[in-house]
Amino acid sequence: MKVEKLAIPEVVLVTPPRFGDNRGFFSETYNAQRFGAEAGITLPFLQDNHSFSRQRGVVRGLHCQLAPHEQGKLVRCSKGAIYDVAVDARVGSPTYGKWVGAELTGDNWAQLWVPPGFLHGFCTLTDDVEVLYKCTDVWNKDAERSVLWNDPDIAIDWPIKPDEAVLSDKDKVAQPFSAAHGWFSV
Ligand SMILES: Cc1cn([C@H]2C[C@H](O)[C@@H](COP(=O)(O)OP(=O)(O)O[C@H]3O[C@H](C)C(=O)[C@H](O)[C@H]3O)O2)c(=O)[nH]c1=O
Repeated sequence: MKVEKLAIPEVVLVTPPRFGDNRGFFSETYNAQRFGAEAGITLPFLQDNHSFSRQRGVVRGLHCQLAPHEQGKLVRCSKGAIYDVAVDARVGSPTYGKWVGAELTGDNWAQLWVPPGFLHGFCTLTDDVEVLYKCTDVWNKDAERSVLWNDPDIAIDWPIKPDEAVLSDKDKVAQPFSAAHGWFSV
């Protein structure tokens, strides 16, 4: 299994093997022992999510849940392609306010580990995108927060133009990153 540390060391890009044969392929997309021993992803997962986005340019995020309902997320794209982003929102972290991104596709089979204390979001790079992700805590609507996807203080270098973005009503009125100060700490 390939494991790559990114510019923020706690965010990890993991690519499990995919075994092809004349029928198609098989892949262990998650294995607690292996992901723990090889990638340091040891938190238990309590919820699996699956989202479908029908067109390129859909932006979902930047989202998190406040403590004590914060979620770590192990994100993968089984069909199409996304640019997946994690933003460090932990006060006291040397990478506070910094972001890292990775292209996750049904072809490269890569997964991004977004630890608790990070904002998470992605934009779709193709039509008909399926994103599946494991969460370390269950959904808590009251604890949910949204930060503006293109907040200038974070300045994420998204691979889509602002006028291409397809947002939910909730994400259209998301908060500035400055409002997130104090949500999490190291
Ligand atoms: C997150 C969530 C939502 N819902 C319901 C609530 C709404 O009726 C509907 C769509 O929710 P929302 O518009 O928040 O979905 P996304 O914009 O894809 O939100 C997700 O986007 C980014 C990428 C994330 O990291 C989070 O997991 C999550 O916030 O699903 C549930 O029933 N359970 C859930 O865990």
